[in-house]
Amino acid sequence: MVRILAIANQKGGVGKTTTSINLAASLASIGKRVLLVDLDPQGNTTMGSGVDKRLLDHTVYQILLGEQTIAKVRLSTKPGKYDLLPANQELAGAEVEMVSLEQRESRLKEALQAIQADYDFILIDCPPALNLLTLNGLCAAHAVIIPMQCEYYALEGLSDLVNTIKRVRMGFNPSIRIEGLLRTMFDPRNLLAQQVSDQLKQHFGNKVYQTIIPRNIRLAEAPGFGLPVLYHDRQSRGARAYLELANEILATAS
Ligand SMILES: Nc1ncnc2c1ncn2[C@@H]1O[C@H](COP(=O)(O)OP(=O)(O)OP(=O)(O)O)[C@@H](O)[C@H]1O
Repeated sequence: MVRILAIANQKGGVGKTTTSINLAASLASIGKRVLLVDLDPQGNTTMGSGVDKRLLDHTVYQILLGEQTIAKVRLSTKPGKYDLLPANQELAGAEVEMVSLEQRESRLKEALQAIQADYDFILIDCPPALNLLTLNGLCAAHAVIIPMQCEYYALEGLSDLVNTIKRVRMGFNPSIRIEGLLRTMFDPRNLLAQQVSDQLKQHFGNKVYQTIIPRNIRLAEAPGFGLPVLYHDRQSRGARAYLELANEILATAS
């Protein structure tokens, strides 16, 4: 059975893209069949997967508008060994254009049904907003991974996201749940990071992944080469942390 995981946090710059690319590559390196969906008009997940967003014939935008099938749009990424539904700036228009369409929240979910048997995991990188694109990600997913930086306002933003997930559960996707909260860019020498991390564990208990993603320069560099960190510097702390996360996710029942 495929596991469909949305990677979401409406706060910007918390590590959604970094987590999407490197979790996809780590799961693929363990032998899992992975599709990564870029739902962010910034197209950073696309670029970081080694695909030039300026040279695309088809993107996820056309899937959401019903103009293309996934089979036509998906690409296989060479370095990462996973498939990708790419995105670029064009996707920013989808928000407005989907408003008049029927079942606009479940366009992605409907489209994925045709190909989900091809994969063990489908990861959906959501944009930094609680908008219709993110809603499509949450409607299509079985569960949500929430990357977060352990800093002062982190918990405040989290309650908006948790409320949105609750609304999605009541409205469109009754079985959606939080898969896990992932501490990213973690610096153990930072006292505030430790305190926020402790609060997270108090509030969310075992929903907080044991794996912690450290702040690591190799993770920040790798997208510039269009590579997951695993193929940029396999021995780096960042590469090892995302492999550990992949194994932690595999060890939990779906
Ligand atoms: N563990 C890490 N160590 C060092 N740098 C990191 C780490 N994780 C992410 N970064 C860097 O931090 C920045 C933001 O990360 P990323 O793009 O993954 O966040 P995001 O949540 O996807 O952002 P957005 O909300 O804009 O989509 C990027 O420059 C990325 O390279």
